[in-house]
Amino acid sequence: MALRRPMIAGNWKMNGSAELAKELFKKFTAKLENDSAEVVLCPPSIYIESVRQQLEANKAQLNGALVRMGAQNVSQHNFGAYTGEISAKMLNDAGCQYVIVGHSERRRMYGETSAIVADKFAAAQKAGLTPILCVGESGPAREARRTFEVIAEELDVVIEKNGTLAFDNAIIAYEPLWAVGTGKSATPEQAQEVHAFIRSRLSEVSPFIGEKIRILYGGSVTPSNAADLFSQPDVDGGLIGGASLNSTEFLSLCSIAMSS
Ligand SMILES: O=C(CO)COP(=O)(O)O
Repeated sequence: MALRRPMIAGNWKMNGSAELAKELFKKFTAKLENDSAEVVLCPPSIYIESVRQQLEANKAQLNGALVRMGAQNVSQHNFGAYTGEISAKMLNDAGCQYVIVGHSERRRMYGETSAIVADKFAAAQKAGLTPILCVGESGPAREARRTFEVIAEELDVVIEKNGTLAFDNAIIAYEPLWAVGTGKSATPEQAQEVHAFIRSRLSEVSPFIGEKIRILYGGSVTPSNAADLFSQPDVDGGLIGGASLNSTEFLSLCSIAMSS
């Protein structure tokens, strides 16, 4: 077993259906044969309950595979007059263990600042969820050699609010904006360089957490580039968008993570 158990998280975004979950589980039960990687499904909130029910119904046939539920977003507030929002406790009640916070699509299209993301991270943990914190630079920022600066800023705001020790119960996903949904993945070397930077930043305060935290790569991961990405020393699996909607591809990514 690797030092850190690899994780494959499927972020369906605003895609998929209850049927997709059925198809996935049909393939999972035939092929997911061990617990050497953790698999997280993050469907749209409205499907969390039905996907979780299918997970329960198929548990006996999953051969020990670790499949868990996650959500794509959470409110930073505990309860109240926030129309359309879902609290961390509600996600926990619905059977989620994980929640994505700070995805670039939410930062960019819904005005989520790093300060809001830090609050969401805190709200998730308070309700017993593990946040999957997304960070990543834009194409122009990379061209201007500002990658580390952007990542450090996004991380530091969360660290300042929550403390480094909060990362004992968190996952980080490095998702360069120029690679998300573009078909142009980061190279394994580019991913490794940023993952090592993130790990060293956390290690400065806590070598234990730096060593332990799982850092996923996200951005145009497919079965054809996953093995090279996941075999990098600081890449602990992937946060998968498009390929999580194809049950054959997603299962294949799970198998690659299990053997990485
Ligand atoms: O945004 C992503 C996962 O959160 C990545 O999306 P793609 O895998 O479609 O590039």
